[in-house]
Amino acid sequence: SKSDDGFCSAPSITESDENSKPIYGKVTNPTLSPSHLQDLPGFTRSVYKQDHALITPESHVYSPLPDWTNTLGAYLITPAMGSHFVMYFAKMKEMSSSGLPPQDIERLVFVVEGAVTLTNTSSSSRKLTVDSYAYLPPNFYHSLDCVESATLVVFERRYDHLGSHTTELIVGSTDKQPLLETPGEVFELRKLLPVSLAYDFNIHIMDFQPGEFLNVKEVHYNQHGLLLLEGQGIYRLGDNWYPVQAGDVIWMAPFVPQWYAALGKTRSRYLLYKDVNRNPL
Ligand SMILES: NC(=O)N[C@H](N)C(=O)O
Ligand SMILES: [Mn+2]
Repeated sequence: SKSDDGFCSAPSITESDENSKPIYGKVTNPTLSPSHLQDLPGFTRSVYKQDHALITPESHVYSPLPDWTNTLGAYLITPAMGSHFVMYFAKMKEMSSSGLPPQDIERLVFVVEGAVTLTNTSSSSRKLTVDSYAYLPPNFYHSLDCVESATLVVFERRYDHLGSHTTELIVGSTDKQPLLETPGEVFELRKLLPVSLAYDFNIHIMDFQPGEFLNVKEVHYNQHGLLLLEGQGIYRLGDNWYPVQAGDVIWMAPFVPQWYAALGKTRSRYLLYKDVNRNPL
């Protein structure tokens, strides 16, 4: 809503309205860096290495997204880094529409801010609001349309067929996904896609209370694309230890040692791409 008295259009964030802020608001309105480093010329927390990358908001670069109308995109993870998937933000403006992915490419969109309407040829239109998502199988005609504005995080990859399995259109929201068992771990886990063999990746939503951390110092064959939706903490990637906060994006190549500890005063929540269900050979 617009304030009628002010000359400042940017939402002001004070202690008192901490609780009334939109969920995931830190992703699209991040605190760029500690105040003593803000606007320091040339300073960024971003790093790009052989087996991982940290891409922080002050480094995001937007340009028109091919085949989409009135939408700016920032590709954050692409095969140029060694990944087999892309991860990007799509900032949809007034009266904007998505384009279709290339042939045989599957897509998952998650709404970080605003709202879009998903239309396809068979079922009726579905409104996707913050925290909801849609999985679009490869070669599945669809359109995402936005009246006002929306920010989506999008994952796409070439679908890896397995026997006669096929995937289906899925529309859901994080809060409706059940909590799953995490043997040996303390974080709360939800998955956005079915765990059945048809799906060659999943998106995990992981919640940590301040002070909680991964017990397993993970090293594994899977790739990850991560968006920190809420909170702050320390991410270990290889021999590097990075302070991270909501809005940060991480690329993890196969086998990069990885570990997270949540700090600060609020819950950490991250969204994590993980390739699953396929023989690495
Ligand atoms: N870095 C991570 O959080 N990894 C997940 N626990 C995972 O691989 O499932
Ligand atoms: Mn992992």
